[in-house]
Amino acid sequence: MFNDLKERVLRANLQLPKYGLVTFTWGNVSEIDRDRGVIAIKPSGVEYDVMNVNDIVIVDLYGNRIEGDLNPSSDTATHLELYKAFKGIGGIVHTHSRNATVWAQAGLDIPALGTTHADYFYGDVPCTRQLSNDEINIEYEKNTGLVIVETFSKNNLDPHAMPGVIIAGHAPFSWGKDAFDAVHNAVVLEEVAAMAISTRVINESIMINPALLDKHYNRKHGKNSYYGQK
Ligand SMILES: O=C(CO)[C@@H](O)[C@@H](O)COP(=O)(O)O
Repeated sequence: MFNDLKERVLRANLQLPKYGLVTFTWGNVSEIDRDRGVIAIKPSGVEYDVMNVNDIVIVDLYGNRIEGDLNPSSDTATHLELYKAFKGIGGIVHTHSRNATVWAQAGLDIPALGTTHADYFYGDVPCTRQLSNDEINIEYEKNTGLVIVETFSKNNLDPHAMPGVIIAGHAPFSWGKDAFDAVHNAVVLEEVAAMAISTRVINESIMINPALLDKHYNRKHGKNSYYGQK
């Protein structure tokens, strides 16, 4: 019944090993069909090289399994909180890509240092606060979603202008208009995380000129841009 959606989500998940974003099974991609009130998501703990379309799990927006024999990703509740809070997004990716995860483990925002970053992320990619013990012990995955939403709301961030986040002590999430766009943003997030580490080793106080950040972000995403007019 959801074969079209499952096919897309399988293909998007298979892009994670292709782009070197996952080791073993450490990651997941989902896509939402808001009209039908479901998401398709990777099954938990299945190796990418044996995953097939029937393994992709369909859950409703409360996390109930609608189709599929396997358990949905252990991060499903995080994906659901993000879909609920960030209305325009259509796909979500979680990885443990090395350099973005290093920033998450350090508990630091990924600084915007150049135009590669500015073309996609309008400012520093935020790092959430650490979860409390209660938040970890009870409904951990849901609370992971909620702490992302809290970070965006406290910092007045627009999830369309900032399509990614890193979770303190954990790893990155990214999103986009669909599953493939979310994977694209996950690839860029990892690249800019790696560049920021090397840049700060060479020059620990360098910042981007805010005018350059504005120019590059708005050239790609502003009203008159190719994307803005679509
Ligand atoms: O975050 C983690 C582990 O820290 C998980 O995303 C990762 O192992 C993938 O889990 P699933 O196979 O999607 O259940």
